[in-house]
Amino acid sequence: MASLPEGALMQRAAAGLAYAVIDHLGGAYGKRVVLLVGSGDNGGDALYAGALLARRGAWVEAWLLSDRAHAGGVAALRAAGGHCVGLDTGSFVPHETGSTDGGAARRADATLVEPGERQRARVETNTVDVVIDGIVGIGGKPGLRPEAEAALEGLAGVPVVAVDTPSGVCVDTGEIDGAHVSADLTVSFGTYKPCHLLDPAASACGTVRLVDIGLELPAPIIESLEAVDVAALMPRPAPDVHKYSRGVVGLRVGSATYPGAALLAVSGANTGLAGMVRYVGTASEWVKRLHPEVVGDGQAQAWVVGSGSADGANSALAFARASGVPLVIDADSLRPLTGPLGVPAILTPHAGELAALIREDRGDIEARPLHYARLAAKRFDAVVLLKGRRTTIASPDPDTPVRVNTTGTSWLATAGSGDVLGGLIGSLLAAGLAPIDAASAGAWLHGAAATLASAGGPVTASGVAAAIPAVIRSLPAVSPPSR
Ligand SMILES: NC(=O)C1=CN([C@@H]2O[C@H](COP(=O)(O)OP(=O)(O)OC[C@H]3O[C@@H](n4cnc5c(N)ncnc54)[C@H](O)[C@@H]3O)[C@@H](O)[C@H]2O)[C@@H](O)CC1
Ligand SMILES: Nc1ncnc2c1ncn2[C@@H]1O[C@H](COP(=O)(O)OP(=O)(O)O)[C@@H](O)[C@H]1O
Ligand SMILES: [K+]
Repeated sequence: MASLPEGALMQRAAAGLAYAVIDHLGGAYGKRVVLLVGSGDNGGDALYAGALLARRGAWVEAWLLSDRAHAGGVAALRAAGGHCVGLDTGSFVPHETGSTDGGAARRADATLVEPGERQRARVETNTVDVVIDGIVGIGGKPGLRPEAEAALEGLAGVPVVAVDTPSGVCVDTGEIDGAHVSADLTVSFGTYKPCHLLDPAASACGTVRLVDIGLELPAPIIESLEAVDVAALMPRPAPDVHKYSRGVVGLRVGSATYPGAALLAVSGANTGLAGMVRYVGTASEWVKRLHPEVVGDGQAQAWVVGSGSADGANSALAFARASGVPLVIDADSLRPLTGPLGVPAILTPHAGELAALIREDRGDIEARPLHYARLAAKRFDAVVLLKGRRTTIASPDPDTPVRVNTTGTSWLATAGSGDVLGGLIGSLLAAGLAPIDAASAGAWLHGAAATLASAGGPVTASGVAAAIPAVIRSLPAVSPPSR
Protein backbone atom coordinates (compact mmCIF):
# COMPACT_ATOMS: atom_id res chain seq x y z
CA MET A 1 0.00 0.00 0.00
CA ALA A 2 2.93 2.30 0.82
CA SER A 3 4.36 1.95 -2.70
CA LEU A 4 1.13 2.64 -4.62
CA PRO A 5 -1.09 5.68 -5.12
CA GLU A 6 -3.72 5.85 -2.40
CA GLY A 7 -6.67 3.60 -3.07
CA ALA A 8 -4.99 1.70 -5.92
CA LEU A 9 -5.37 -1.70 -4.27
CA MET A 10 -8.99 -1.05 -3.44
CA GLN A 11 -9.69 -0.02 -7.04
CA ARG A 12 -8.10 -3.25 -8.31
CA ALA A 13 -10.05 -5.30 -5.78
CA ALA A 14 -13.33 -3.56 -6.59
CA ALA A 15 -12.87 -3.97 -10.35
CA GLY A 16 -12.10 -7.69 -9.92
CA LEU A 17 -15.13 -8.05 -7.68
CA ALA A 18 -17.44 -6.25 -10.10
CA TYR A 19 -16.37 -8.39 -13.07
CA ALA A 20 -16.78 -11.56 -10.98
CA VAL A 21 -20.33 -10.44 -10.12
CA ILE A 22 -21.05 -9.68 -13.79
CA ASP A 23 -19.81 -13.18 -14.73
CA HIS A 24 -21.90 -14.71 -11.98
CA LEU A 25 -25.07 -12.85 -13.01
CA GLY A 26 -24.45 -13.18 -16.75
CA GLY A 27 -24.40 -9.37 -17.14
CA ALA A 28 -25.08 -6.18 -15.18
CA TYR A 29 -27.72 -4.30 -17.16
CA GLY A 30 -31.10 -4.34 -15.45
CA LYS A 31 -29.92 -6.46 -12.50
CA ARG A 32 -30.93 -5.46 -8.99
CA VAL A 33 -28.04 -5.48 -6.55
CA VAL A 34 -28.06 -4.90 -2.78
CA LEU A 35 -24.74 -4.12 -1.09
CA LEU A 36 -24.40 -4.90 2.62
CA VAL A 37 -21.79 -2.42 3.75
CA GLY A 38 -19.86 -2.47 7.03
CA SER A 39 -17.64 0.25 8.42
CA GLY A 40 -14.26 -0.84 7.01
CA ASP A 41 -12.48 -1.26 3.71
CA ASN A 42 -14.41 -4.44 2.96
CA GLY A 43 -17.48 -2.21 2.65
CA GLY A 44 -15.37 0.17 0.54
CA ASP A 45 -14.65 -2.60 -1.95
CA ALA A 46 -18.38 -3.37 -2.17
CA LEU A 47 -19.28 0.30 -2.72
CA TYR A 48 -16.74 0.85 -5.53
CA ALA A 49 -17.79 -2.42 -7.18
CA GLY A 50 -21.40 -1.26 -6.82
CA ALA A 51 -20.49 1.98 -8.60
CA LEU A 52 -19.01 0.02 -11.50
CA LEU A 53 -22.13 -2.17 -11.70
CA ALA A 54 -24.37 0.91 -11.59
CA ARG A 55 -22.44 2.45 -14.50
CA ARG A 56 -23.09 -0.77 -16.41
CA GLY A 57 -26.83 -0.35 -15.92
CA ALA A 58 -27.52 -2.24 -12.70
CA TRP A 59 -29.87 -0.87 -10.06
CA VAL A 60 -27.70 -0.74 -6.95
CA GLU A 61 -28.68 0.02 -3.38
CA ALA A 62 -26.19 0.01 -0.51
CA TRP A 63 -27.43 -0.75 2.98
CA LEU A 64 -25.05 0.96 5.36
CA LEU A 65 -25.06 -1.25 8.43
CA SER A 66 -22.92 0.95 10.62
CA ASP A 67 -22.80 4.64 11.46
CA ARG A 68 -19.60 4.83 9.43
CA ALA A 69 -18.98 3.81 5.84
CA HIS A 70 -16.12 4.29 3.37
CA ALA A 71 -16.69 7.91 2.31
CA GLY A 72 -15.04 7.62 -1.11
CA GLY A 73 -17.04 4.50 -1.86
CA VAL A 74 -20.34 6.15 -0.85
CA ALA A 75 -19.54 9.16 -3.07
CA ALA A 76 -18.57 6.92 -6.00
CA LEU A 77 -21.76 4.89 -5.75
CA ARG A 78 -23.95 8.02 -5.59
CA ALA A 79 -22.09 9.60 -8.52
CA ALA A 80 -22.76 6.45 -10.57
CA GLY A 81 -26.49 6.64 -9.86
CA GLY A 82 -26.62 4.10 -7.02
CA HIS A 83 -28.50 4.61 -3.78
CA CYS A 84 -27.16 4.60 -0.24
CA VAL A 85 -29.43 4.12 2.69
CA GLY A 86 -28.60 3.89 6.35
CA LEU A 87 -30.63 1.41 8.30
CA ASP A 88 -32.50 2.72 11.27
CA THR A 89 -31.56 -0.34 13.21
CA GLY A 90 -34.18 0.30 15.89
CA SER A 91 -37.02 -0.16 13.42
CA PHE A 92 -35.31 -2.43 10.90
CA VAL A 93 -37.30 -5.55 11.51
CA PRO A 94 -37.62 -7.62 8.37
CA HIS A 95 -40.74 -9.72 8.38
CA GLU A 96 -42.75 -11.67 5.88
CA THR A 97 -45.96 -10.12 4.64
CA GLY A 98 -48.90 -12.01 3.20
CA SER A 99 -49.06 -11.77 -0.57
CA THR A 100 -52.24 -10.08 -1.81
CA ASP A 101 -52.23 -11.93 -5.13
CA GLY A 102 -52.18 -15.31 -3.44
CA GLY A 103 -48.59 -16.01 -4.54
CA ALA A 104 -45.87 -17.00 -2.16
CA ALA A 105 -43.68 -13.98 -2.82
CA ARG A 106 -41.36 -13.29 0.05
CA ARG A 107 -40.80 -9.67 0.96
CA ALA A 108 -39.10 -7.85 3.77
CA ASP A 109 -40.39 -4.48 4.81
CA ALA A 110 -37.41 -2.48 5.85
CA THR A 111 -37.47 0.97 7.26
CA LEU A 112 -34.44 2.58 5.74
CA VAL A 113 -33.17 5.95 6.79
CA GLU A 114 -31.00 8.13 4.60
CA PRO A 115 -28.24 9.42 6.90
CA GLY A 116 -28.96 13.06 7.65
CA GLU A 117 -32.23 13.07 5.72
CA ARG A 118 -34.10 10.30 7.56
CA GLN A 119 -35.83 9.48 4.32
CA ARG A 120 -37.89 6.33 4.23
CA ALA A 121 -37.30 3.79 1.53
CA ARG A 122 -38.71 0.36 0.90
CA VAL A 123 -37.15 -2.59 -0.89
CA GLU A 124 -38.86 -5.55 -2.43
CA THR A 125 -36.29 -8.17 -1.57
CA ASN A 126 -37.85 -10.78 -3.82
CA THR A 127 -36.74 -8.74 -6.83
CA VAL A 128 -33.08 -8.62 -5.83
CA ASP A 129 -30.72 -10.61 -8.08
CA VAL A 130 -27.66 -10.62 -5.86
CA VAL A 131 -26.46 -9.50 -2.45
CA ILE A 132 -22.85 -8.35 -2.16
CA ASP A 133 -21.53 -9.05 1.33
CA GLY A 134 -19.17 -6.21 2.26
CA ILE A 135 -19.95 -6.40 5.97
CA VAL A 136 -16.45 -7.37 7.15
CA GLY A 137 -13.37 -8.92 5.61
CA ILE A 138 -9.96 -9.68 7.05
CA GLY A 139 -10.40 -6.98 9.73
CA GLY A 140 -13.59 -8.48 11.15
CA LYS A 141 -14.18 -10.32 14.38
CA PRO A 142 -16.06 -13.64 14.12
CA GLY A 143 -19.83 -13.49 14.30
CA LEU A 144 -22.32 -10.95 12.97
CA ARG A 145 -23.93 -7.98 14.68
CA PRO A 146 -27.74 -7.99 15.00
CA GLU A 147 -28.25 -5.44 12.20
CA ALA A 148 -26.24 -7.59 9.77
CA GLU A 149 -28.14 -10.70 10.82
CA ALA A 150 -31.47 -8.91 10.37
CA ALA A 151 -30.49 -7.61 6.92
CA LEU A 152 -29.44 -11.10 5.81
CA GLU A 153 -32.62 -12.58 7.15
CA GLY A 154 -34.61 -10.07 5.11
CA LEU A 155 -32.68 -11.13 2.01
CA ALA A 156 -32.88 -14.88 2.62
CA GLY A 157 -32.91 -16.87 -0.60
CA VAL A 158 -31.08 -14.22 -2.66
CA PRO A 159 -27.69 -15.40 -4.04
CA VAL A 160 -24.75 -13.93 -2.10
CA VAL A 161 -21.33 -12.88 -3.39
CA ALA A 162 -18.92 -12.39 -0.48
CA VAL A 163 -16.25 -9.71 -0.69
CA ASP A 164 -12.90 -11.26 0.24
CA THR A 165 -14.37 -13.55 2.93
CA PRO A 166 -17.87 -14.56 3.99
CA SER A 167 -18.51 -12.13 6.86
CA GLY A 168 -18.55 -13.67 10.33
CA VAL A 169 -16.21 -16.66 9.80
CA CYS A 170 -12.79 -16.81 11.51
CA VAL A 171 -10.56 -15.77 8.62
CA ASP A 172 -7.24 -17.07 9.98
CA THR A 173 -8.36 -20.46 11.30
CA GLY A 174 -11.34 -21.49 9.19
CA GLU A 175 -13.35 -21.96 12.37
CA ILE A 176 -16.88 -20.72 12.88
CA ASP A 177 -17.91 -18.96 16.06
CA GLY A 178 -21.33 -17.40 15.73
CA ALA A 179 -23.49 -16.27 12.84
CA HIS A 180 -21.87 -15.89 9.43
CA VAL A 181 -22.68 -15.36 5.78
CA SER A 182 -23.06 -18.41 3.53
CA ALA A 183 -21.98 -17.33 0.07
CA ASP A 184 -22.54 -18.75 -3.41
CA LEU A 185 -19.33 -17.09 -4.59
CA THR A 186 -16.45 -15.57 -2.64
CA VAL A 187 -14.08 -13.20 -4.42
CA SER A 188 -10.76 -13.20 -2.57
CA PHE A 189 -8.11 -10.54 -3.10
CA GLY A 190 -4.39 -11.17 -3.44
CA THR A 191 -4.29 -14.66 -1.99
CA TYR A 192 -6.42 -17.41 -0.53
CA LYS A 193 -6.90 -17.05 3.21
CA PRO A 194 -7.20 -20.01 5.62
CA CYS A 195 -11.00 -19.64 5.70
CA HIS A 196 -11.17 -20.30 1.95
CA LEU A 197 -9.38 -23.63 2.29
CA LEU A 198 -10.18 -25.03 5.72
CA ASP A 199 -13.49 -26.40 6.82
CA PRO A 200 -15.91 -25.55 8.29
CA ALA A 201 -15.48 -21.98 6.95
CA ALA A 202 -14.57 -23.20 3.44
CA SER A 203 -18.06 -24.67 3.16
CA ALA A 204 -19.48 -21.15 3.69
CA CYS A 205 -17.47 -19.70 0.76
CA GLY A 206 -19.21 -21.40 -2.15
CA THR A 207 -17.00 -21.14 -5.22
CA VAL A 208 -13.85 -19.15 -4.49
CA ARG A 209 -12.41 -16.83 -7.13
CA LEU A 210 -9.02 -15.25 -6.63
CA VAL A 211 -8.35 -11.74 -7.92
CA ASP A 212 -4.67 -10.86 -8.27
CA ILE A 213 -4.17 -7.31 -7.00
CA GLY A 214 -0.38 -7.42 -7.27
CA LEU A 215 0.55 -8.07 -3.65
CA GLU A 216 3.98 -9.30 -2.64
CA LEU A 217 3.13 -12.04 -0.19
CA PRO A 218 5.08 -13.54 2.70
CA ALA A 219 5.55 -17.31 3.02
CA PRO A 220 2.19 -19.00 3.65
CA ILE A 221 1.13 -20.82 6.81
CA ILE A 222 -1.40 -22.90 4.85
CA GLU A 223 -0.98 -24.17 1.32
CA SER A 224 -2.95 -26.18 -1.14
CA LEU A 225 -1.35 -28.21 -3.92
CA GLU A 226 -2.46 -27.66 -7.50
CA ALA A 227 -2.01 -30.04 -10.44
CA VAL A 228 1.33 -28.53 -11.41
CA ASP A 229 2.70 -29.00 -7.86
CA VAL A 230 1.60 -32.62 -7.81
CA ALA A 231 3.14 -33.16 -11.26
CA ALA A 232 6.48 -31.84 -9.97
CA LEU A 233 6.35 -34.28 -7.04
CA MET A 234 5.47 -37.40 -9.07
CA PRO A 235 8.17 -40.04 -9.20
CA ARG A 236 9.17 -40.54 -12.84
CA PRO A 237 11.56 -43.42 -13.50
CA ALA A 238 14.94 -42.38 -14.91
CA PRO A 239 16.19 -44.50 -17.89
CA ASP A 240 18.60 -46.55 -15.77
CA VAL A 241 16.29 -47.44 -12.84
CA HIS A 242 15.41 -50.92 -11.72
CA LYS A 243 12.40 -52.05 -9.72
CA TYR A 244 14.21 -51.90 -6.37
CA SER A 245 15.64 -48.44 -6.94
CA ARG A 246 12.12 -47.17 -7.71
CA GLY A 247 11.14 -48.16 -4.16
CA VAL A 248 9.33 -51.13 -2.64
CA VAL A 249 6.15 -50.61 -0.62
CA GLY A 250 4.98 -53.24 1.86
CA LEU A 251 1.53 -53.60 3.38
CA ARG A 252 0.53 -55.38 6.60
CA VAL A 253 -3.18 -54.69 6.42
CA GLY A 254 -6.52 -56.53 6.40
CA SER A 255 -7.64 -59.47 8.52
CA ALA A 256 -9.94 -62.48 8.35
CA THR A 257 -12.75 -60.12 9.34
CA TYR A 258 -11.78 -57.43 6.80
CA PRO A 259 -10.01 -59.08 3.84
CA GLY A 260 -11.45 -56.36 1.57
CA ALA A 261 -9.38 -53.69 3.33
CA ALA A 262 -6.24 -55.57 2.24
CA LEU A 263 -7.41 -55.76 -1.37
CA LEU A 264 -8.32 -52.09 -1.47
CA ALA A 265 -5.10 -50.91 0.21
CA VAL A 266 -3.10 -53.07 -2.21
CA SER A 267 -5.05 -51.64 -5.16
CA GLY A 268 -4.11 -48.13 -3.96
CA ALA A 269 -0.44 -49.13 -3.65
CA ASN A 270 -0.31 -51.18 -6.86
CA THR A 271 -0.76 -48.41 -9.42
CA GLY A 272 2.82 -48.56 -10.68
CA LEU A 273 4.19 -45.60 -8.71
CA ALA A 274 6.53 -47.85 -6.71
CA GLY A 275 8.75 -50.53 -8.28
CA MET A 276 7.27 -53.37 -6.24
CA VAL A 277 4.45 -54.08 -3.80
CA ARG A 278 4.67 -56.60 -0.92
CA TYR A 279 1.73 -57.93 1.02
CA VAL A 280 1.88 -59.76 4.36
CA GLY A 281 -1.32 -60.88 6.04
CA THR A 282 -4.33 -63.15 6.08
CA ALA A 283 -5.63 -62.08 2.67
CA SER A 284 -2.55 -63.32 0.74
CA GLU A 285 -4.46 -65.79 -1.43
CA TRP A 286 -6.96 -63.15 -2.51
CA VAL A 287 -4.24 -60.58 -3.10
CA LYS A 288 -2.27 -62.99 -5.31
CA ARG A 289 -5.34 -63.82 -7.33
CA LEU A 290 -6.39 -60.21 -7.91
CA HIS A 291 -2.94 -58.60 -8.05
CA PRO A 292 -0.48 -61.15 -9.50
CA GLU A 293 2.36 -58.59 -9.40
CA VAL A 294 2.31 -58.42 -5.62
CA VAL A 295 4.94 -60.42 -3.72
CA GLY A 296 5.34 -61.55 -0.09
CA ASP A 297 7.44 -60.48 2.89
CA GLY A 298 10.87 -58.89 2.51
CA GLN A 299 12.58 -55.53 2.63
CA ALA A 300 10.64 -52.40 1.81
CA GLN A 301 11.28 -48.65 1.73
CA ALA A 302 7.91 -47.94 3.37
CA TRP A 303 5.24 -49.97 5.20
CA VAL A 304 1.49 -49.40 5.41
CA VAL A 305 -0.23 -50.83 8.48
CA GLY A 306 -3.61 -50.88 10.20
CA SER A 307 -6.33 -50.69 7.51
CA GLY A 308 -8.84 -53.39 8.49
CA SER A 309 -6.11 -55.06 10.57
CA ALA A 310 -8.46 -55.75 13.52
CA ASP A 311 -6.64 -57.87 16.14
CA GLY A 312 -3.47 -57.96 14.06
CA ALA A 313 -3.05 -54.17 14.26
CA ASN A 314 -0.53 -54.12 17.13
CA SER A 315 1.76 -56.77 15.69
CA ALA A 316 1.59 -55.19 12.22
CA LEU A 317 2.69 -51.89 13.74
CA ALA A 318 5.45 -53.55 15.80
CA PHE A 319 6.88 -55.41 12.75
CA ALA A 320 6.77 -52.33 10.58
CA ARG A 321 8.30 -50.12 13.23
CA ALA A 322 11.18 -52.53 13.75
CA SER A 323 12.08 -52.17 10.05
CA GLY A 324 13.06 -48.53 10.71
CA VAL A 325 11.63 -47.30 7.38
CA PRO A 326 8.89 -44.63 7.02
CA LEU A 327 5.37 -45.82 7.85
CA VAL A 328 1.77 -45.06 6.95
CA ILE A 329 -0.33 -45.83 10.02
CA ASP A 330 -4.05 -46.13 9.40
CA ALA A 331 -7.22 -47.15 11.24
CA ASP A 332 -6.68 -49.98 13.76
CA SER A 333 -2.94 -49.39 14.11
CA LEU A 334 -3.58 -45.84 15.32
CA ARG A 335 -5.09 -47.17 18.56
CA PRO A 336 -1.90 -48.40 20.26
CA LEU A 337 -0.06 -45.11 19.67
CA THR A 338 0.89 -43.18 22.78
CA GLY A 339 3.61 -40.84 21.56
CA PRO A 340 6.43 -40.38 19.04
CA LEU A 341 7.35 -43.55 17.10
CA GLY A 342 11.02 -42.89 16.47
CA VAL A 343 10.62 -43.42 12.70
CA PRO A 344 9.18 -41.05 10.06
CA ALA A 345 5.44 -41.70 9.95
CA ILE A 346 2.19 -40.53 8.42
CA LEU A 347 -0.92 -41.04 10.53
CA THR A 348 -4.15 -41.11 8.51
CA PRO A 349 -7.10 -40.76 10.91
CA HIS A 350 -10.59 -39.49 10.13
CA ALA A 351 -12.08 -37.22 12.79
CA GLY A 352 -13.51 -40.14 14.79
CA GLU A 353 -10.17 -41.96 14.86
CA LEU A 354 -8.29 -38.82 15.85
CA ALA A 355 -10.87 -38.19 18.59
CA ALA A 356 -10.20 -41.65 20.04
CA LEU A 357 -6.44 -41.22 19.67
CA ILE A 358 -6.15 -37.91 21.52
CA ARG A 359 -9.24 -38.34 23.71
CA GLU A 360 -11.14 -35.36 22.37
CA ASP A 361 -14.66 -34.95 21.14
CA ARG A 362 -15.22 -35.75 17.45
CA GLY A 363 -17.34 -32.63 16.99
CA ASP A 364 -14.54 -30.43 18.36
CA ILE A 365 -12.11 -31.96 15.89
CA GLU A 366 -14.46 -31.33 12.98
CA ALA A 367 -14.91 -27.74 14.19
CA ARG A 368 -11.12 -27.11 14.48
CA PRO A 369 -9.30 -29.40 12.03
CA LEU A 370 -6.30 -27.06 11.70
CA HIS A 371 -5.79 -26.90 15.45
CA TYR A 372 -6.13 -30.63 16.06
CA ALA A 373 -4.09 -31.77 13.05
CA ARG A 374 -1.24 -29.55 14.28
CA LEU A 375 -1.64 -30.72 17.87
CA ALA A 376 -1.53 -34.40 16.92
CA ALA A 377 1.44 -33.88 14.56
CA LYS A 378 3.39 -32.36 17.42
CA ARG A 379 2.32 -34.99 19.95
CA PHE A 380 3.21 -37.98 17.76
CA ASP A 381 6.11 -36.30 15.96
CA ALA A 382 4.54 -37.47 12.71
CA VAL A 383 2.75 -36.07 9.67
CA VAL A 384 -0.96 -36.18 10.47
CA LEU A 385 -3.41 -36.44 7.58
CA LEU A 386 -6.84 -35.69 9.01
CA LYS A 387 -9.38 -37.01 6.51
CA GLY A 388 -12.58 -35.22 5.62
CA ARG A 389 -14.09 -33.00 2.94
CA ARG A 390 -11.01 -30.81 3.20
CA THR A 391 -8.32 -33.28 4.28
CA THR A 392 -5.82 -31.35 6.41
CA ILE A 393 -2.18 -32.41 6.54
CA ALA A 394 0.10 -31.12 9.30
CA SER A 395 3.82 -31.68 9.72
CA PRO A 396 5.51 -32.04 13.12
CA ASP A 397 7.79 -29.19 12.02
CA PRO A 398 5.85 -26.07 13.01
CA ASP A 399 7.54 -24.05 10.22
CA THR A 400 6.24 -26.34 7.46
CA PRO A 401 2.95 -24.97 6.09
CA VAL A 402 -0.12 -27.09 6.75
CA ARG A 403 -1.51 -28.46 3.49
CA VAL A 404 -5.22 -28.59 2.74
CA ASN A 405 -6.53 -30.82 -0.01
CA THR A 406 -9.15 -29.33 -2.29
CA THR A 407 -9.71 -32.16 -4.80
CA GLY A 408 -12.47 -34.73 -4.44
CA THR A 409 -16.21 -35.10 -4.30
CA SER A 410 -18.59 -36.05 -1.52
CA TRP A 411 -19.16 -39.34 -3.40
CA LEU A 412 -15.72 -40.25 -1.98
CA ALA A 413 -17.31 -40.70 1.46
CA THR A 414 -17.69 -44.42 0.73
CA ALA A 415 -16.49 -47.49 2.61
CA GLY A 416 -12.94 -48.55 1.84
CA SER A 417 -11.83 -45.35 0.11
CA GLY A 418 -9.54 -44.59 3.06
CA ASP A 419 -7.83 -47.99 2.57
CA VAL A 420 -7.04 -47.04 -1.03
CA LEU A 421 -5.57 -43.74 0.17
CA GLY A 422 -3.27 -45.44 2.70
CA GLY A 423 -1.83 -47.74 0.02
CA LEU A 424 -1.39 -44.90 -2.45
CA ILE A 425 0.47 -42.74 0.08
CA GLY A 426 2.64 -45.74 1.00
CA SER A 427 3.70 -46.16 -2.63
CA LEU A 428 4.70 -42.47 -2.86
CA LEU A 429 6.62 -42.75 0.40
CA ALA A 430 8.47 -45.82 -0.88
CA ALA A 431 9.27 -43.95 -4.11
CA GLY A 432 11.18 -41.42 -2.05
CA LEU A 433 8.79 -38.54 -1.42
CA ALA A 434 9.09 -36.75 1.93
CA PRO A 435 6.22 -37.68 4.27
CA ILE A 436 4.43 -34.31 3.93
CA ASP A 437 4.69 -34.54 0.11
CA ALA A 438 3.63 -38.20 -0.05
CA ALA A 439 0.60 -37.49 2.15
CA SER A 440 -0.52 -34.34 0.35
CA ALA A 441 0.18 -35.56 -3.21
CA GLY A 442 -1.57 -38.84 -2.31
CA ALA A 443 -4.64 -36.99 -1.02
CA TRP A 444 -4.68 -34.83 -4.16
CA LEU A 445 -4.49 -37.83 -6.55
CA HIS A 446 -7.07 -39.76 -4.49
CA GLY A 447 -9.57 -36.86 -4.64
CA ALA A 448 -8.93 -36.27 -8.34
CA ALA A 449 -9.36 -40.01 -9.06
CA ALA A 450 -12.68 -39.94 -7.20
CA THR A 451 -13.87 -36.98 -9.27
CA LEU A 452 -12.77 -38.66 -12.50
CA ALA A 453 -14.35 -42.01 -11.63
CA SER A 454 -17.50 -40.39 -10.30
CA ALA A 455 -18.15 -38.08 -13.27
CA GLY A 456 -20.96 -36.64 -11.20
CA GLY A 457 -22.36 -40.03 -10.15
CA PRO A 458 -21.68 -42.66 -7.52
CA VAL A 459 -18.25 -44.21 -7.10
CA THR A 460 -16.80 -47.13 -5.13
CA ALA A 461 -13.39 -47.44 -3.48
CA SER A 462 -12.33 -49.92 -6.20
CA GLY A 463 -13.38 -47.39 -8.84
CA VAL A 464 -11.26 -44.71 -7.19
CA ALA A 465 -8.17 -46.97 -7.22
CA ALA A 466 -8.73 -47.87 -10.87
CA ALA A 467 -8.81 -44.18 -11.87
CA ILE A 468 -5.47 -43.22 -10.24
CA PRO A 469 -3.20 -43.98 -13.26
CA ALA A 470 -5.43 -41.92 -15.59
CA VAL A 471 -5.18 -38.96 -13.20
CA ILE A 472 -1.38 -39.25 -13.15
CA ARG A 473 -1.33 -39.39 -16.97
CA SER A 474 -3.41 -36.21 -17.14
CA LEU A 475 -1.05 -34.16 -14.93
CA PRO A 476 0.62 -31.22 -16.70
CA ALA A 477 4.11 -31.78 -18.08
CA VAL A 478 6.79 -30.36 -15.79
CA SER A 479 10.49 -31.02 -15.46
CA PRO A 480 10.68 -32.87 -12.16
CA PRO A 481 13.66 -32.63 -9.84
CA SER A 482 15.87 -35.69 -10.53
CA ARG A 483 15.45 -38.46 -7.96
N1 LIG B 1 -5.28 -4.72 3.13
C1 LIG B 1 -5.25 -4.66 1.81
O1 LIG B 1 -4.18 -4.70 1.23
C2 LIG B 1 -6.51 -4.54 1.04
C3 LIG B 1 -7.72 -4.67 1.68
N2 LIG B 1 -8.88 -4.65 1.00
C4 LIG B 1 -10.16 -4.83 1.70
O2 LIG B 1 -10.12 -4.40 3.01
C5 LIG B 1 -10.63 -5.41 3.86
C6 LIG B 1 -10.11 -5.20 5.24
O3 LIG B 1 -10.56 -3.91 5.64
P1 LIG B 1 -10.47 -3.37 7.13
O4 LIG B 1 -9.14 -3.64 7.68
O5 LIG B 1 -10.94 -1.97 7.08
O6 LIG B 1 -11.46 -4.29 7.93
P2 LIG B 1 -12.92 -4.85 7.58
O7 LIG B 1 -13.61 -4.02 6.59
O8 LIG B 1 -12.75 -6.28 7.29
O9 LIG B 1 -13.65 -4.77 8.97
C7 LIG B 1 -13.23 -3.95 10.01
C8 LIG B 1 -14.35 -3.05 10.46
O10 LIG B 1 -15.50 -3.79 10.78
C9 LIG B 1 -15.88 -3.62 12.16
N3 LIG B 1 -16.16 -4.99 12.65
C10 LIG B 1 -15.30 -5.89 13.15
N4 LIG B 1 -15.91 -7.05 13.39
C11 LIG B 1 -17.21 -6.88 13.03
C12 LIG B 1 -18.34 -7.72 13.04
N5 LIG B 1 -18.26 -8.98 13.47
N6 LIG B 1 -19.51 -7.23 12.59
C13 LIG B 1 -19.58 -5.96 12.14
N7 LIG B 1 -18.54 -5.12 12.11
C14 LIG B 1 -17.37 -5.57 12.55
C15 LIG B 1 -14.71 -2.96 12.84
O11 LIG B 1 -15.19 -2.03 13.77
C16 LIG B 1 -13.95 -2.31 11.72
O12 LIG B 1 -14.31 -0.98 11.55
C17 LIG B 1 -10.25 -6.69 3.16
O13 LIG B 1 -10.99 -7.80 3.60
C18 LIG B 1 -10.53 -6.32 1.73
O14 LIG B 1 -11.90 -6.47 1.43
C19 LIG B 1 -8.96 -4.42 -0.44
O15 LIG B 1 -9.50 -3.15 -0.64
C20 LIG B 1 -7.67 -4.61 -1.16
C21 LIG B 1 -6.44 -4.23 -0.41
N1 LIG C 1 -17.82 -35.17 2.57
C1 LIG C 1 -16.71 -35.58 1.95
N2 LIG C 1 -16.30 -35.00 0.80
C2 LIG C 1 -15.19 -35.42 0.17
N3 LIG C 1 -14.40 -36.43 0.61
C3 LIG C 1 -14.75 -37.05 1.74
C4 LIG C 1 -15.91 -36.66 2.48
N4 LIG C 1 -15.99 -37.45 3.57
C5 LIG C 1 -14.94 -38.29 3.51
N5 LIG C 1 -14.18 -38.05 2.42
C6 LIG C 1 -12.95 -38.77 2.02
O1 LIG C 1 -13.27 -40.15 1.89
C7 LIG C 1 -12.24 -40.97 2.43
C8 LIG C 1 -12.85 -41.83 3.54
O2 LIG C 1 -11.86 -42.48 4.25
P1 LIG C 1 -12.19 -43.31 5.58
O3 LIG C 1 -13.07 -42.50 6.46
O4 LIG C 1 -10.91 -43.81 6.11
O5 LIG C 1 -13.07 -44.51 5.00
P2 LIG C 1 -12.86 -46.08 5.16
O6 LIG C 1 -12.41 -46.29 6.57
O7 LIG C 1 -14.19 -46.69 4.88
O8 LIG C 1 -11.83 -46.47 4.15
C9 LIG C 1 -11.15 -40.00 2.89
O9 LIG C 1 -10.18 -39.85 1.88
C10 LIG C 1 -11.90 -38.70 3.10
O10 LIG C 1 -11.09 -37.56 2.95
K1 LIG D 1 -17.27 -9.92 3.44
